[in-house]
Amino acid sequence: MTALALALGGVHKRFGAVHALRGVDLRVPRGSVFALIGPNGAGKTTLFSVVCGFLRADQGQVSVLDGTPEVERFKGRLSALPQDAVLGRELTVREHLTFLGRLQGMSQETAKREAERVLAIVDLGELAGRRAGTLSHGQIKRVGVAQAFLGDPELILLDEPTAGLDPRHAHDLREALRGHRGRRTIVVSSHNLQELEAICDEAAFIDKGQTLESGAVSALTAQDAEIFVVLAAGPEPIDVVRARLGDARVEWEPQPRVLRVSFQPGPDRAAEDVIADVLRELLAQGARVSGVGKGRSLEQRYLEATR
Ligand SMILES: Nc1ncnc2c1ncn2[C@@H]1O[C@H](COP(=O)(O)OP(=O)(O)OP(=O)(O)O)[C@@H](O)[C@H]1O
Repeated sequence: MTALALALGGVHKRFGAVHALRGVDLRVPRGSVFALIGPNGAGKTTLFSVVCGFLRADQGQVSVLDGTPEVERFKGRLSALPQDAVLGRELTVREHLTFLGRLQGMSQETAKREAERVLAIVDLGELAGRRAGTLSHGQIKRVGVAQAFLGDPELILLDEPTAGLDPRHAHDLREALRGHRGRRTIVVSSHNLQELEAICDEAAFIDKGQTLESGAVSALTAQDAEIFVVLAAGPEPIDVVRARLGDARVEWEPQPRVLRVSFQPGPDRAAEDVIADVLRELLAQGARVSGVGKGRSLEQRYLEATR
């Protein structure tokens, strides 16, 4: 049985007349980098707040690190980057992080060392002596991310961690998150699905306070059961491919000229075998292939799931 960092079942949360969570289910394996995906107002931030113990669920089961969500119990074990992190304006970045380390129960010495370690994760060493009030929006965001890594917690919740970051720092943060795979559990909410596809092992689509789909990213994107071929202008021998593949479903999207094949995978039928069969037929018919791949993008799957 997979060990879980988070297990939510049938969770409801209302804010007066607004029913923000309507029976949400979530199972986050320990050591995974998990994507929480959903449109504006889907309930992601509310879910994070329930997991952290900032809000109490009205109904349903919530197990976080094998217990109930209580802020006291999580000290040093769970951290969260809120969507709009706010820092004290007068402290320097280093003082701010050291102070938070002390609040977690670290000695002054350890807290200082830990502050330097997490500043390096977000490449903020140079700005450690700057007062927080003088930082740019993206720099504040990076301090927030550094803060979330303070004390190396078991479970880290990041609400839109790369929003507002420049391309290089967004890239470096993605690499850092990937580096935590298998060692720490990280739940990331973001609207950048390409980014989530690149760094996450598992994902859940949330909409209107409910889980629509969840599972391994490779399964959600059908990496083992679907392939596609992009054709340049020229012959479109779709019927020949259809006849050759028999039981597989062959679809043709004339714009942007993509041939999709969904098939039942088996021991002798991996995606690579189907790609070989399809390419053989297409090339024999004079088609001009300009791209080949497996599965669908997470973005396509999200658009289908939330239609
Ligand atoms: N304190 C509150 N009082 C009343 N309604 C709230 C409160 N917090 C959230 N809501 C409502 O609950 C629903 C879910 O909001 P939530 O912030 O969790 O969505 P989200 O998925 O994080 O959205 P986004 O992607 O825009 O950040 C929305 O309809 C929102 O207006």
